[in-house]
Amino acid sequence: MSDDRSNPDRSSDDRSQRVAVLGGGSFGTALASIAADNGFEVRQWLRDPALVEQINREHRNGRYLPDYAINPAVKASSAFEDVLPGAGLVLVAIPSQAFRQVVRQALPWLTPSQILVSTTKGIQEDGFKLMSQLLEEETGFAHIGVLSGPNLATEVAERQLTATVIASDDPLTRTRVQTALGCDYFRVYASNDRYGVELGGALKNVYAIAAGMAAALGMGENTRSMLMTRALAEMSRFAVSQGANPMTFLGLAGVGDLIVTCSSSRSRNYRVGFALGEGRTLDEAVEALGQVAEGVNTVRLVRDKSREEGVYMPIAEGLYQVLFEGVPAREMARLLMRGEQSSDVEFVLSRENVQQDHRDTGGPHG
Ligand SMILES: NC(=O)c1ccc[n+]([C@@H]2O[C@H](COP(=O)([O-])OP(=O)(O)OC[C@H]3O[C@@H](n4cnc5c(N)ncnc54)[C@H](O)[C@@H]3O)[C@@H](O)[C@H]2O)c1
Ligand SMILES: O=P(O)(O)OC[C@H](O)CO
Repeated sequence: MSDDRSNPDRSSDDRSQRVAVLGGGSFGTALASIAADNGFEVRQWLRDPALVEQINREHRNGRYLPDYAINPAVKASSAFEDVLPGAGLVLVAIPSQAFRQVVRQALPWLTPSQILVSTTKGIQEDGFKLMSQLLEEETGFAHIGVLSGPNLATEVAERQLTATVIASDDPLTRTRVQTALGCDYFRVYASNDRYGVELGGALKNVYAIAAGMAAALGMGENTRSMLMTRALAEMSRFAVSQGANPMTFLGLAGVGDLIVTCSSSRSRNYRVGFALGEGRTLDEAVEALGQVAEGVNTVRLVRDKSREEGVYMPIAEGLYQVLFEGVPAREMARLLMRGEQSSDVEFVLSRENVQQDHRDTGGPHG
C-alpha cells in the first residue's frame, strides 16, 4: 500500500505489535484493512470458514463488503489461537447480542498487556451494560476503549474522508488506536468520556429507525430536521440521567453520528425504519436487511429504562409502540407532534435537574 497513507507519528515499536480484529462484518473488515494500509500485520477472526477462505484467497468479503478490495496483508482465521497471541491491539466488532459470548471464547488467548477496543454500538439487556463494560467485566484488563463516531463502514472502505473518536481514560489506549488506524482519510480524535461516547453510539440507532420511517412516510425536510433536533435533546437528556457529560453529545460520537445515521440509506437502522414506514412488519424488515440493526433491541431497553427512571423520551416511547405494539407509524408521528414540549431548548446540567424537571412538569411518567 502507498506510503502516503501512513501515519508519520507511528513508532517502530507499535508496528512490531500485531492488530487483531474480532468480527467479519463490514466495519471489522474496513478497520482491518486500514490497519494493514498503515503497515501493521493484521489478523481477523470470524466464524464462517468459507468467508475466511475468501478473504485470504480473493482479498474480498463477499458477504458484507462485496465491492471492496481488502489489503492482502489482512489474514483471516476462525481460530483465536491464530489471531490473538502477539496482538498489541484487539478491536472487537461483534454485534452486542453475541459480544460477551465471543469475548468469553477468546479469553484464553487474551493477555492483560493487550489493548481491547469495542466498535459495537449496542446495549446488553442484562444490567443495561455497554460493550466496554463487558470487556472490563470479562477480562479485568486495564487498557479498554471504545471507537465511535459517524462511520458508515462502506464509506470507510471506499476511503471517503471520515472522522472517528477513540474514547478511553487510558492514554496508552488512545495513542495506540490513533497510531494503528489514523491516516489521511481516517482521522482519529481522542476523548476521555468513554461512557458518553459509547452511549451516544448506541442511542443514535433508535432515532435512525425513526428517521428512516419518516422518510418512507414522505415527511419533508422540515419534519426530519425537527426529528433529529428533538432526538439530540432526548439522547442528551437520557445520557445525563445516566451520569454522562452532555457536552460529548455535541461532538462526533453524538450529533455527528446522529446526523449520518438519520440521513443515510446506507445505515442499517435507517433501512429497517424505512421498511417499517413502507408498511412491512418488524420481522419482515429485519429479515430483508439480513444484518444486525442494533437500534431494534436498543429502543426496547432504553424505553424500559426511561420509564423506570422517569426520563422524558417521547420519540423512543412512540417508536417502541410502533415496533412492538402495532401502532401505525403515521398515527404515532401525529401524536408525537401534539404531545411535544412547548419550549425549544432545554438546559439540563445534571441528573438531579432532569429528575426535578420531570417532577415540576409532570413529565410523561411523572
Ligand atoms: N457497519 C457499520 O457501518 C458500522 C460502523 C460503525 C460501527 N459499527 C458497529 O460495529 C459492530 C459490528 O458491525 P459490523 O458492521 O462489522 O458487523 P455486523 O454487525 O454486521 O456483524 C459482525 C460480525 O459478527 C458476526 N457474528 C454475529 N453473531 C456472532 C456470534 N454469535 N459469534 C461470532 N460472530 C458473530 C457476524 O457473522 C459478522 O461477521 C456493530 O454492532 C455496529 O454497531 C458498524
Ligand atoms: O448501519 P448502522 O445503522 O448500524 O450504522 C452504522 C454506523 O454506526 C454509522 O456511524
